[in-house]
Amino acid sequence: MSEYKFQRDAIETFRFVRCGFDPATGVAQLVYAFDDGPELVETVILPGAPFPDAGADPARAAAAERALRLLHLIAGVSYYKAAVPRRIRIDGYSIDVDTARLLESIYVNGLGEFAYRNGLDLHGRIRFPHEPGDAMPAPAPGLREHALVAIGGGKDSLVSIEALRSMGVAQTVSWIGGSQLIRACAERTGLPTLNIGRALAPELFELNRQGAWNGHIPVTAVNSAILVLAAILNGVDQVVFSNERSASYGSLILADDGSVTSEVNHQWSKGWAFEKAFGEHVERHVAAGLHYYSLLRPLSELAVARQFAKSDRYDGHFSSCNRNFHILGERPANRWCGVCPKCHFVFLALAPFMPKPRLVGIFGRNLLDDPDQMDGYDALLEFRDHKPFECVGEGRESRAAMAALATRAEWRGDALVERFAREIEPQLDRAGLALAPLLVPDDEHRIPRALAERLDAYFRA
Ligand SMILES: CC(=O)N[C@H]1[C@@H](OP(=O)(O)OP(=O)(O)OC[C@H]2O[C@@H](n3ccc(=O)[nH]c3=O)[C@H](O)[C@@H]2O)O[C@H](CO)[C@@H](O)[C@@H]1O[C@H](C)C(=O)N[C@@H](C)C(=O)N[C@@H](CCC(=O)O)C(=O)O
Ligand SMILES: Nc1ncnc2c1ncn2[C@@H]1O[C@H](COP(=O)(O)OP(=O)(O)OP(=O)(O)O)[C@@H](O)[C@H]1O
Repeated sequence: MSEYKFQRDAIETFRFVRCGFDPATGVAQLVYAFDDGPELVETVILPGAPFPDAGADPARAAAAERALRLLHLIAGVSYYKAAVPRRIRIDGYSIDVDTARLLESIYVNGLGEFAYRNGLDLHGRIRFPHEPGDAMPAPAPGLREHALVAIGGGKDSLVSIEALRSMGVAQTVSWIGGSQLIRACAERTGLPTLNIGRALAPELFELNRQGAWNGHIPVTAVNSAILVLAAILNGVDQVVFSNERSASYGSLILADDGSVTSEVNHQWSKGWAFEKAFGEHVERHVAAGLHYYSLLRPLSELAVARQFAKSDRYDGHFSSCNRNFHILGERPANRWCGVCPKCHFVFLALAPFMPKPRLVGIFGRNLLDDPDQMDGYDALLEFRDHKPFECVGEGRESRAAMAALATRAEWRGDALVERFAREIEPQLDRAGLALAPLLVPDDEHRIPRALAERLDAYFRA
């Protein structure tokens, strides 16, 4: 690699070279290349090996192979983005038209922020080669009733884990990567855990140094595909994420005259369109009877925050600040950097539902009484700016939370709440500022029916 000269704009083809899984060691290798350049090898390590059924049971083996290929195809997005060449080639296996369409949607939409920031237009550029004809129906590996629940170290997955515990659903708390913060939260649940290793091809960092295109990728899609493979290997029938309905709404990009030119969703693979397309694809083409769904899809960010505030069990362990999760680089000293959009939003979203001393204790400071955070909060409120490219709630949620705080004696004197009431609120339609309508659960979700009915009552309590 050291002698390889990466000439981004001269690259013609991105290649899916091969993928393999060794049931004896639990190691999966995902291999890619640009043109005839060096191989880029991503590694995923699934604990619990050996997996004898993944080799011996024909339905399990077939489902595992399909899940592995889907992971290979989705995880390729990290490498494809480095040069965004016009041609894609898949060596060693072929895909059908449904799979090709799913991948095109994941690449184009999941790289939406990447494309916007780099001034690229990916529409019509990303075409996955496919064979004519329909896909073979999914094998039915006979999975037992059990949930692998993704945990990300923040409030959302902890809300799901506690909800499932209350419903008596057997679960294993599962995460990808080496984050100590996630491990601490997972251990705090007291439930069985599964920590999956993942190492990006190290050459990607060298490509970045040599001028690769860089930017955000749909990481939730990659994590989802990893957990689908893990579920099949472990013989369980559910993969549960904690993506709220607010994640389906992007940032509106405005022209100078204030008109909307486009919508870019940083968290597209946390949204409903991804969940629906991916979940249906898994059931139809990967493993019949494997349910992929988000337990929090009916809820807004504010409703999730309200739910989280009901227990203080994780106050000393959780963090939603993404600065904890860099592969390289610094992390915040006390779990909350206090200056990023996620810190801003989570502080604001929890404030209407938590006693003030508890919230200030979690963050170690009062972000709403710090004038230096004004621009950050203006972006959340969509006041003279667009919603940040981050996992934060809708502008109307931030405005409703701020309006609620402006009526409360304990908050209304704080610098940014006071400024909202004086300068911003008078320009807004009061009808849009009510908190209560934003807390009502929605009915668009993929939660299995029997569970959904009980959950609805749990979330409304
Ligand atoms: C931790 C974080 O927020 N990282 C984003 C940041 O990357 P940065 O360069 O500052 O640090 P690293 O994360 O260490 O990444 C190094 C390079 O590796 C690339 N890369 C990383 C993971 C991966 O799966 N594939 C990759 O190609 C990455 O692009 C860097 O070149 O800025 C990047 C550019 O905007 C973001 O892509 C990094 O985001 C990570 C992929 C990440 O894991 N972020 C999650 C914390 C995150 O954003 N979660 C979303 C979920 C939405 C979604 O599914 O899209 C959220 O909370 O909104
Ligand atoms: N490293 C990871 N491994 C597995 N799943 C993850 C990982 N990081 C995030 N997730 C999952 O991805 C989804 C989106 O992550 P997100 O950061 O929004 O959730 P969170 O960490 O639970 O809460 P918060 O929004 O407060 O940060 C959640 O279901 C989360 O569990």
